[in-house]
Amino acid sequence: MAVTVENVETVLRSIINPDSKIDLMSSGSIKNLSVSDNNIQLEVVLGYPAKSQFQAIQDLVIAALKKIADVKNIQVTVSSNIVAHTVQRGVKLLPGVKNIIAVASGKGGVGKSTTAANLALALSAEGARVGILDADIYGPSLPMMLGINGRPQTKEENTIEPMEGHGLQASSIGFLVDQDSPMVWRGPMVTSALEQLLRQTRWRDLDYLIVDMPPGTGDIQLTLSQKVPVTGAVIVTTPQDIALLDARKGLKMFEKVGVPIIGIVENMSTYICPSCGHEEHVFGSGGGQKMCSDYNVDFLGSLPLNLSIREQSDAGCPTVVAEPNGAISQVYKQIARQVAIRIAGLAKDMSSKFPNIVIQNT
Ligand SMILES: Nc1ncnc2c1ncn2[C@@H]1O[C@H](COP(=O)(O)OP(=O)(O)OP(=O)(O)O)[C@@H](O)[C@H]1O
Repeated sequence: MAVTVENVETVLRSIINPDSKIDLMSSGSIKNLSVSDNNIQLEVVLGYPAKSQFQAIQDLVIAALKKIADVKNIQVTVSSNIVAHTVQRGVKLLPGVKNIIAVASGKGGVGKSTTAANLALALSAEGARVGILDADIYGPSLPMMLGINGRPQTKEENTIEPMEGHGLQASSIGFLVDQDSPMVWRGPMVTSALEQLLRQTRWRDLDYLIVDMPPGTGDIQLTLSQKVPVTGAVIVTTPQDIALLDARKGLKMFEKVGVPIIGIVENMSTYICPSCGHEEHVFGSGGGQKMCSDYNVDFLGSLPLNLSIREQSDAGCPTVVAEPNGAISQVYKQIARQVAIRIAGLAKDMSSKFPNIVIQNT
C-alpha cells in the first residue's frame, strides 16, 4: 500500500506534545513533510527551547509512524525556532532582544531572584540565548548568584557590554556600584537608572531577556512595568496568605499596564526533611493553585524549600548549573519550558516584517 501525506498527518494529529499538551499538527510544529516511495521525511520545529526533550519527541514520532503499513525509512529531526513577540503598546523594543520576561513578586524575600536566575539558566540549558537584567536595585544579588566579579567594559560611549556568567549575558546595577554601600535613591532616579541600564547594555542576539524586578508593587515597579518592553510576566510567591495577597497586587499591576501574565510559580512550597523524608507544607498548601483558579492564570509549578537551592545560589552556582540532572533542576527546566510555550503562544512581533511607509509631498 502506498503511504500518503494524509496518512502521516493523521498519525501526527494523534501525537500529543507532553509539554504543550497540543498535538503536533495543530501546534504547527511540522515542517517540510514529504513522502516518497513509502519513505517519510519531516521536521518538528518547536517554538520554544526544549533540548532535553528532542530525543523523546523524535522517539515518539518515529514509534507512531512505524505503525503505518508498508512504511520504509523514517527521517525525523527536532529543533527549536524562537521568534519575537509583541510587548505593551507604545513601548520601544530593545535591539538584539526577541522577548522580555519580567519576574516579579508582590513582596520581598519569596525567592524571586533565585527563581529568575534558575529560570534563565534553565532556558539556556534548553538551548536558548538568554540574558538577565538585575533590576532589584536595592538588593542586587545577581553578581553573587552568577559568581561574576569585576566591572563591565565600555566599547562605545554610552553603552556597556553585558558581563557573562554560566553562559548568560548579565547586567546589574551591582556591577556598577560598591556592593557594600546602601543605595539611597528616590523613585524617579531608580527608574531612570534602570531604564538606562536596560537600554544601554549591548545585548547580543537574545531569545529571552529575564528581568528580575524589584520586589513590591509601588510606584517604581509600576513605572518599570510601563517603561520596560515586557512580553510577559511571571509572578513568584510563597504559599502563605500574606504573600499571596501581595502577589495578587502584582498580578493586577501588570494587567493594568497591558502586560500578559504568563503564570505563577510557587516557591518554598513544601519542606522535605533530609533525614526522614517527611514532607511538610511549612507555609500552607494549595494557595498558589487556588489563586490561579480565582484569577484565571496558569500555575507553572512549585519548588520545595531546600537547603541546596540556597547554598548553591549563595556560592555563585545556582542549582540548574550545580546539579543539572537533579530533580530540582528538572522542575526549573519544566517551568522554563512552560513559560516559553506560553510566550510562543502570544502574538508575534511583525514590526520587522512591515516595510517603512514614507509619505512625501511631491
Ligand atoms: N526554594 C528555596 N529553598 C531554600 N532557600 C531558598 C529558596 N528560594 C530562595 N531561597 C533563599 O531565600 C533567600 C531569599 O531569596 P531571593 O533573594 O531569591 O528572594 P527575593 O524574593 O529575590 O528577595 P528580594 O526581592 O528581597 O531581593 C536567599 O537566601 C535564597 O537563597
